[in-house]
Amino acid sequence: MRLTIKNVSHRYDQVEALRDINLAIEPGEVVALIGPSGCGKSTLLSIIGGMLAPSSGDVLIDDQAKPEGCLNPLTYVFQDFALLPWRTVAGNISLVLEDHPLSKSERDVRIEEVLAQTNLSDFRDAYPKQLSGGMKQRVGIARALAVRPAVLLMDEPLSALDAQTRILLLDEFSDLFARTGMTAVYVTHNLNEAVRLAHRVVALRRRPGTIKEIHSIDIPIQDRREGMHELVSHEQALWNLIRDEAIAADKELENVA
Ligand SMILES: Nc1ncnc2c1ncn2[C@@H]1O[C@H](COP(=O)(O)OP(=O)(O)OP(=O)(O)O)[C@@H](O)[C@H]1O
Repeated sequence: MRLTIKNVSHRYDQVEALRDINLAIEPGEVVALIGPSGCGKSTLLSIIGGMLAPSSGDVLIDDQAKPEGCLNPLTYVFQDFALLPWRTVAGNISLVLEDHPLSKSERDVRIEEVLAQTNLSDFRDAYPKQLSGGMKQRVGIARALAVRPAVLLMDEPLSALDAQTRILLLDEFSDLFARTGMTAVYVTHNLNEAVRLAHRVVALRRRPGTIKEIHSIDIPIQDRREGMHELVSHEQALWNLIRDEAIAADKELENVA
């Protein structure tokens, strides 16, 4: 599914969060949004997902090419997992299917399918409080996949996890993108995640949030490995792009505190 972001600007009262963003995201493409704190990454993701109406501009969705059985073309994976504590793993996944006209057996088929895809089949009856952070985020991914989306919208999905779990899940995301050819928009502060997962990395500058540069990484996702020389070079190039503004944003936050 092709997404076209056309002349999108957004203002929250006094804050001009985004100005004139133009970007086309092709089917099967993973695009990372990076940039200093407050540059408008989450605002742009919310606008793409239809959770926030932009002050001006449009997001055009070509939904001719939706996957078979797609219930929601766009679906979110949240940083804080957003699981209901009183529902089991299977119950949390079922939640996103219950508003749709599916029989119980159709729901069950989808639940089993996404549990298998995320290696959660043995945990279907566990409750969130029994799971580690990494397992909770796997449930978040399984829940998103259950609607067979055309596009995954991911807002810092690894940032609440410890370093080892992050590495494990990063490998799993990389497998998922390589295997399914899923289109995704991935917001992150972490440049290593951006270079492991994205075909293109969009660096935003802040005040107002505009596109500074779009950086392409032409290595197939399945061939990328942690510490690979070419990826380290891409990461360095991205850091050079955003460094000065990241430092300025950091100082600003320190002054506020
Ligand atoms: N609901 C809101 N009301 C007012 N201002 C907001 C609101 N949400 C975000 N902002 C402001 O809009 C700007 C962009 O915020 P946004 O959260 O999109 O940036 P971000 O790049 O995702 O930041 P971070 O990396 O820190 O998560 C910031 O200056 C922020 O303070």
